[in-house]
Amino acid sequence: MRAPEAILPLRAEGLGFSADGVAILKGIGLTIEAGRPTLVIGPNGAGKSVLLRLLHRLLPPTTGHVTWDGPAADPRRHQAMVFQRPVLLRRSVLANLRYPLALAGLDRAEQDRRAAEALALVGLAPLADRPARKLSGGEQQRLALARAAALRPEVLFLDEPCASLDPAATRAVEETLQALAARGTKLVMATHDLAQARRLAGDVAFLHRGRLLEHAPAARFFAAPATAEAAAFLRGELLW
Ligand SMILES: Nc1ncnc2c1ncn2[C@@H]1O[C@H](COP(=O)(O)OP(=O)(O)OP(=O)(O)O)[C@@H](O)[C@H]1O
Repeated sequence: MRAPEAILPLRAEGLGFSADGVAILKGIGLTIEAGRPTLVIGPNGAGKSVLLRLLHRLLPPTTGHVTWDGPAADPRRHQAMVFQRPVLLRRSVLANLRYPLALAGLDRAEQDRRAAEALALVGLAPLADRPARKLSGGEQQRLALARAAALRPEVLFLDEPCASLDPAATRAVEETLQALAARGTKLVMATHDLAQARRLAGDVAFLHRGRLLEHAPAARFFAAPATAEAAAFLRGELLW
């Protein structure tokens, strides 16, 4: 059942971003629907990170806008974002989890309940009292995911969350992502890893030189890309 404050679908219309007179993203029209993960792929510098930041309202667009469905006053309260390198407080794992929950106005009992649930989700319960910055890279990223998940966002943006991780740590993060998607969290994730995109995607948004060249169901995109650029990218040829 749709929650009363649900925000999906998100719609980007004519979305563009320029910096120092240089157009980085141009004329993006994209609808993000509830359901399986949306993977944003494309060569280095295509604009994937900028697109996620615009969708999450960390950056103001130069042109166009992002709208959401339903009566929510501020969609950011229903969204969270995980970055390539997690930014953790110089405190314990548990304190890192409690902090945003306290900021969100939850009482201590609810903070503890959600923190315990999130630790179990990512398999970090035994490390709850460790200093967060002493964790391994993979553990830190799982903590960042747990911290975002504890807020129970309807939409979770992820910007290359596995880019610095080895295969085992990547698999642990992907398992958490699958669990979050299965419980109804909408994932919108940028990756340069095509194998990862194939494993996770319900639909694919393909960016090239600041333009959205394709947005299609994953099966169709990978089997029969509609543009020469996407076909070249899938063959491993298109570097820019
Ligand atoms: N705030 C900014 N000011 C100026 N240029 C920017 C800004 N943000 C991004 N850029 C530039 O815009 C382009 C797209 O950057 P972005 O990080 O979105 O690409 P990407 O597709 O995520 O690339 P990668 O796969 O390498 O992470 C790059 O050339 C980048 O240097």
